[in-house]
Order: sequence, then C-alpha cells, then structure tokens
Amino acid sequence: MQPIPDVNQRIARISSHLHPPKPQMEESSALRRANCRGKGGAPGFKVAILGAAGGIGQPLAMLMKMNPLVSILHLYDVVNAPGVTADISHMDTGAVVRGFLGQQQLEAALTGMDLVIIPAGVPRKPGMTRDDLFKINAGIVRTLCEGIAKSCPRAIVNLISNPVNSTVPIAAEVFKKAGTYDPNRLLGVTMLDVVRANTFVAEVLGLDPRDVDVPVVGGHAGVTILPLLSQVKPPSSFTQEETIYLTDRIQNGGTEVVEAKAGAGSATLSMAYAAVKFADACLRGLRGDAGVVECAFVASQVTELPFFASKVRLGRNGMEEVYGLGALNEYERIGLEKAKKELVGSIEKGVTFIRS
Ligand SMILES: NC(=O)C1=CN([C@@H]2O[C@H](COP(=O)(O)OP(=O)(O)OC[C@H]3O[C@@H](n4cnc5c(N)ncnc54)[C@H](O)[C@@H]3O)[C@@H](O)[C@H]2O)C=CC1
Ligand SMILES: O=C([O-])CC(=O)C(=O)O
Repeated sequence: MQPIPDVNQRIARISSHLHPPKPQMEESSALRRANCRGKGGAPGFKVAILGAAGGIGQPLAMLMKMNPLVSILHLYDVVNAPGVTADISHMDTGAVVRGFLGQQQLEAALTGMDLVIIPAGVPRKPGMTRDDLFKINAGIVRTLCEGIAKSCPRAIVNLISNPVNSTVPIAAEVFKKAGTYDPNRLLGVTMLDVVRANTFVAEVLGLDPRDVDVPVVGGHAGVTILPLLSQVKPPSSFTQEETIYLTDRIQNGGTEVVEAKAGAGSATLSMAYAAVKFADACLRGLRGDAGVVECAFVASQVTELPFFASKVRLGRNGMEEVYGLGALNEYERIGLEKAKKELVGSIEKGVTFIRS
C-alpha cells in the first residue's frame, strides 16, 4: 500500500508546481548537476554573450544554444537576462545556459570563457550614422572589455557593438592598458557585410547565395565597407552599372534596414545569423579545424592603418594569419583610398577615447 503523504509535503509539492524554482540565478542541487554535466560531459566551448537580452542578443543566444560546439552558454545583460535565460534554457540542446544580470555579475559571467560575443549597446535610428552611437557605446565597450581583461584575458572576443571601426581600437587600448592585449584574439565582426554581399551578388548572378563568396574588406560603415567584386567566387564579371549598384547596396545595407524598421532599431535577425556564422568559425578554429577563413576587422599590416578588415585564418589561437587584399581593379583602388581616409579618423577616435 502507498504511504499517504503528509499534508505539508503535499502542499509543498503543489506549491512547487505553481512557483517552480527560478531556472538559473540560484544554484539548486539539480542545477549543480546540470552544470557539472555541462563542464565534464558533452565536449564543447564556453561562450558568453554580453548584451544577450537585446535585439541581436536574443536570437544570437537562441542560435548559440543550438550550436553543438557550445557546452556552456552565459547570457549577460543589464536588463531582462533572467527572462531570456529561462526561455532559452528550455531548449533541448546540449549547451547548459546560465544568466547574469547587472555589473556585479559581470565577473561571474566571464570567468572561464573561451569566446565572448559583444552585441551590447544602442542601435541606430533613421538619420543617424554609426558614429553617432560612439558617445554611448564607447563607454559600454570599455566597461565590458575591462571585465574581460580581468576575468577571461585569454578569451577570443567577437565585437559587434557599433561603431565597430572605433570600438575595436577601444577594446585594444583597454586590453593594452591591462597588459592582456593579444591582437589575434580581438575580432571586429564584419560578417554581416559578407552575408549581404553574398545575397545581393547571388541575386544579380541568378545563383544560390550559398554558392557565392564575396570578400568584403576595409571596415564596417558606409564607404569603409569595400566589397571586392573582382574576386567573387565563382569567378564572375559585372557591368559598370551592376558594380555601382552592388557596391552601393552592400555599403548601405545597414541603413536600408534602419529605414525599413523606421525607428525600431537596426538589423538584428540577419546580424544574429551572421554573428553565429562567425562565432562558429572561431570555435571550429579553436577546435583545430584547418582552413577556416572569414573576413573580420582586426589589427593588421595589410595597409598603413593599424586596423583593417580582410580575410583572416582562424585557428587554435584565434586569428593565425591575415591575408592581403589581392589584385584590385581601378574601381576598387579608388574605393580603397576613400575607405582608408574615413577609417583613419574612426580608429584615432577610439584610441583617443581611452588614452586621453
Ligand atoms: N557589427 C555589425 O555588423 C552590427 C552591429 N550592430 C550593433 O549592435 C549593437 C546592438 O544592437 P541591438 O541588439 O539591435 O540593440 P538593442 O538595444 O536591441 O540591444 C542592446 C542590448 O545591450 C544591452 N546593454 C546596454 N548596456 C549594456 C552594458 N553596459 N552591459 C551589457 N549589456 C548592455 C541592453 O540592455 C540591450 O539588451 C548596436 O550598437 C548596433 O549598432 C547591429 C547590427 C550589425
Ligand atoms: O546599420 C546599423 O546601424 C547596424 C549595422 O551595423 C548593420 O546593419 O550593418
């Protein structure tokens, strides 16, 4: 015969259904077990997303939870991290998810991480340039990078926050100041420019975008975004009219979305897709896969500028090789000069923000 449960036990059981334990913030023994499994069980990398409750952060967190290379996923934000964490943690994929809310939990969010992805910061509204975001986002990136220098100085950093042309130099200066700077581990994410270029070029050529590869070099704002249409794979030729149309559309892809969203922000879903594509490449590199090559805005000697976006090879130590630009046609050479002219000021602005 079944023993009759004591009334208090029954009440406790019913109440636990009505008020289930918070999924993350307190560490129950079940959660401790889950965390151990995450650490010791399924092999994988530890990844943190800073700004995980935002327009990019949420779909990015969802897609990273689906990535089989991730064993632990830390979601940090200054708002709504517990809600996003509870939601994502119910997905029946391998990664164990933990949430972190507010500056006092930044250290815990970062400790032990292999890869840190940063989409924290304000997005554009119509009429703004990416540089208009500098005032707010520069300080956010500085604080987060100080946390990285302290808690996971060997992590690979994927920096998404705009203006990327200035936030990457800011991050570099913060790491230099802390004595932790490794240029191979700091990558500005320009993958969305490549994703857009592949899409728009495929449209013009009548191909599947998955079969198209367009190198995009320079930086991540307006004329600094320089698609190298002469190096498209599969080898293709474009009329002058097509070249002008494609270059303009790729350079202004972000503005196209900002205007379509009409005040409700900038690209979030395509950015999350691009960020995961890039993060996955970084993780495959860390795992030791050969031949992982993507475009990124990095410390570089490809031009006379200290930072520049071009193809890089990713490996066990982050960026292991920076590729040159290859042969450019006349149109691209003119574009390169325009890109460098604007980039130099954006880089300087970031450096000065920390040094002064
Ligand atoms: N690199 C690229 O290709 C792209 C970059 N971006 C940039 O990404 C950034 C984020 O865009 P969205 O997600 O649309 O903005 P959003 O406003 O929807 O989300 C930003 C998130 O950052 C959080 N946040 C603010 N301050 C923080 C701090 N100190 N620490 C941690 N989290 C903090 C906010 O609470 C918010 O949840 C913007 O700067 C945007 O311009 C956007 C699209 C493409
Ligand atoms: O345009 C923006 O502000 C956001 C961004 O960087 C992009 O979509 O490429």
